[in-house]
This record gives sequence, structure tokens and C-alpha cells, in this order.
Amino acid sequence: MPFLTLPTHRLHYRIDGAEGDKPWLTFCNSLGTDLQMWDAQIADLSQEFRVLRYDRRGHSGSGTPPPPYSLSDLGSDVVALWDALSIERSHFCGLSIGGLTGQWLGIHAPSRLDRLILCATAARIGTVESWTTRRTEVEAQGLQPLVPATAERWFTPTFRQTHPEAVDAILKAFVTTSVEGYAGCCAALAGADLRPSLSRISAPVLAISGDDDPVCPPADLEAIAKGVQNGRHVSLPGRHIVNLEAAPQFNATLSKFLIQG
Ligand SMILES: O=C(O)CC1=CCC(=O)O1
Repeated sequence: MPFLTLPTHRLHYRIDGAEGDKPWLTFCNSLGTDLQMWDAQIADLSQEFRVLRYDRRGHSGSGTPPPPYSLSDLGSDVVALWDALSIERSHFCGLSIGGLTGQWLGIHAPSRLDRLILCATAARIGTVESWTTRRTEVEAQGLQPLVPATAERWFTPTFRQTHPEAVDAILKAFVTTSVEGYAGCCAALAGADLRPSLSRISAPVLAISGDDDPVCPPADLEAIAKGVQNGRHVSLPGRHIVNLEAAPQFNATLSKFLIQG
């Protein structure tokens, strides 16, 4: 398991796929998941790309610096990883808080970005109050009590019934997330409002929604596509973890955007 050791924490990462001159594609997970949330993308996309995945600080194999975190902390972790791995430029695909991280990179590190895929995210997710409440609850009771409602927000009833093992694997990662790490990311979400800065994003953007996502509904992704300089929006069947629920369509949409433009 490779790690990058930073002054306050280490980042666990993984590289799959094509070697040589193939372009880099970086995946960035959502709150309470780990890099395995992208497993359904690897076989298809690692043919054409060098695929980099990592666990966000406070999640799974990465270290947990003391909370709170800011979106700038999360974006700077990606730049540190790219610097350490001598990755000058990469495509970037992030989901939810991973999509906010992608927007931050589009604004603050445009020279490092090729194309940007923003999934099940928004320029502002939730409210200061909702994230403060979530953080307080988690710090008091841990993550286990959140599991039923989380499963409902993340997957349709049909997917939960037909793919119980895939859902269990994601929820297992969720409950093992460190409370401090989760709380730190709640603080980053409370403080992140990129609506005034979206128009600074010049990288080509593909915004992907889950058409039944109660967290970031299609209108949020449409607003991103309209707000950036060069954006388009596609909606796929599923809820929040749309890359898993609609994996074949997701992979085909991503490949088309990255390869054909
Ligand atoms: O917690 C959720 O259900 C959804 C979510 C918000 C930000 C994120 O990354 O996931």
C-alpha cells in the first residue's frame, strides 16, 4: 500500500492501469467512503488512463489530522499527491465532497487540470446548520446510527435489493470511517460555498447527476454546467453513489467525454 507522508498526516493512494504516456485520471471519493468506491470504474478506464485513487484525509488508510478541515486543505492534499508523483496534469473525477474538491482545483490549480468530471455534487452542498448538526451527532454517537438513512440517500431501493453485497461493502467502509475525520470533513462542507466562483472554472466540465439523488439533485449539476465556462450535464439512473448504481453508463459517459471530447 503506497503512502505519501505529509507533515500532519499520510495519504494512502493506489495507481492502476496503463503505463507510459497515457493521460492521468484522478478519482476522489465522497464523505464516508474510500478509494474502493471506484472499483467499478477501474477495469474500463485503466485501459486508456493511468488511474490514481486516494483516501481523503480522515478516511480509511489515510491519516487523520485533528479537525476541522477546510476545502482548501482537501484540495491541497491532491496537489501534494500530484507533486510527489510528478503528475503535471491530470483529469479529475470527484463525487460529492470529491466534486467540491474538483471545483476547488478548477479555481485554484487550473494549470494542473485537464478535464473535470463533477458527480453528485453542488457548488454548495447542504447548509452551515445541517453540517454543524451532522458533526455534533457524529461526535456524540459515532457513525453507526447514521447507516439506515445513509443507505437510503445513497442507493435506490431497487439497487439495495438487487446488489446487497456492493451496498454492504460501501456501508462497511462508512462505519469504519474515523469520527474525527468525518467531523473534519463536515466542517469543510459547512464552509464550502463555491457558487460565486464557479465562472472562474475554465477546464471542460462534465457534471453527472443521479436522477433520483436526494442529496444533490439534477438541478445542482445543471447549475454547475451552466455556471462554469465550458460545461455540460448528463443525468444517469440512480441516487447519490451514481458511479456504482449506473456503472456501465457512467463508465461509457466518462470515456466519451475524456477520449472524444
Ligand atoms: O452524506 C451524504 O449522504 C452525502 C454527502 C454529502 C457530501 C458527501 O461527500 O456525501
